[in-house]
Amino acid sequence: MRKYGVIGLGQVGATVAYTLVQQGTVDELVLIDHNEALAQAQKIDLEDASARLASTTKIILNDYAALADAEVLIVASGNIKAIDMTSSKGRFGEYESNQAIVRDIAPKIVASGFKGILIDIMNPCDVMTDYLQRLTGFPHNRVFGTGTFLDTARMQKYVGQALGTNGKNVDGYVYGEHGNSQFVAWSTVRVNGEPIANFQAKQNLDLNQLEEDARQGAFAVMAGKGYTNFAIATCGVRLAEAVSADAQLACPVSAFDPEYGTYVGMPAVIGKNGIEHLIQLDLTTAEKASLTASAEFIKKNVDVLPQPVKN
Ligand SMILES: NC(=O)c1ccc[n+]([C@@H]2O[C@H](COP(=O)([O-])OP(=O)(O)OC[C@H]3O[C@@H](n4cnc5c(N)ncnc54)[C@H](O)[C@@H]3O)[C@@H](O)[C@H]2O)c1
Repeated sequence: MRKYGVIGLGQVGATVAYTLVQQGTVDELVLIDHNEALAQAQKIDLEDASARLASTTKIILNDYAALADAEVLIVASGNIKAIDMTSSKGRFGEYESNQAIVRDIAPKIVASGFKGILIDIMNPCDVMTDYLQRLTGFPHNRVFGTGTFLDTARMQKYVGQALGTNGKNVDGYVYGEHGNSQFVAWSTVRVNGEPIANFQAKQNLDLNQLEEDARQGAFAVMAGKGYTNFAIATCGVRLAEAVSADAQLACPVSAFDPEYGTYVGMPAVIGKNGIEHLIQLDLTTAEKASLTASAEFIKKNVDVLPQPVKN
């Protein structure tokens, strides 16, 4: 029996839930949202699809206790309307609302007896992932965030478009914060196996512009619909499935790095234990400095939050 939970049933959580039900990924799905009417509506809508689907998913609503034997919990709560696209605060528009959400949900998750892997999507992603780990007290490997998994997908798309190839043929990683201080570690990027530097010389690639396109990718979507959902839900589900399948999938996520004492976007291997291990690549001096600066920015914003009381 495969069972996941999703907290937050707005645009992102609903799309995660729909994907899981539509694919038949899980037998049971625990859906939680403090907006009772919305939660009920999402459940009914998903159940209405049931007769047309090959698989059947049992939906359990607003019952934290049901998380006790869930394999994966995806946190997609938040308040997307708090992000003002014209403000330089970016995803930190949700900093106040979402730290309060962490303080609300973390004790409930712990009390449920949840023993699985917690994947945070909620923004600002690295800060909230770190805060969720601190307030749940779960081991670092059992808590991680989607981090730069989506930003890396955007980078792959833009580089692929610039070079007339499928983004799937682009390897490499966006590191750092899922936010303004992220950067593309170009030393890691290869296209059809060739280092990006080879194409840069031949085809006059503007790497700064490609990096900025990836960084601003969310806002290109939000400008039209006020939220993003398909790509991030795809990322969240892919990571959850990597846990279930013990896939040992190498991908960039927001993982705890003891060197920085916080969560930050970097490549890691995902398996049944969540973060199996970090992938330490030989970054250039400039890339290493950018990662340090990004991690320090994240840690500073977690350290000032109310911390768990030590017994
Ligand atoms: N990491 C990424 O790459 C990425 C991408 C897209 C969105 N996001 C983030 O995901 C989050 C969700 O986005 P959205 O567009 O679905 O937002 P939304 O505002 O549409 O939905 C958030 C949902 O969370 C629920 N909620 C709020 N507080 C709660 C609580 N204490 N307990 C249970 N439920 C609670 C709300 O009722 C709402 O239904 C946001 O923080 C958003 O910024 C992250």
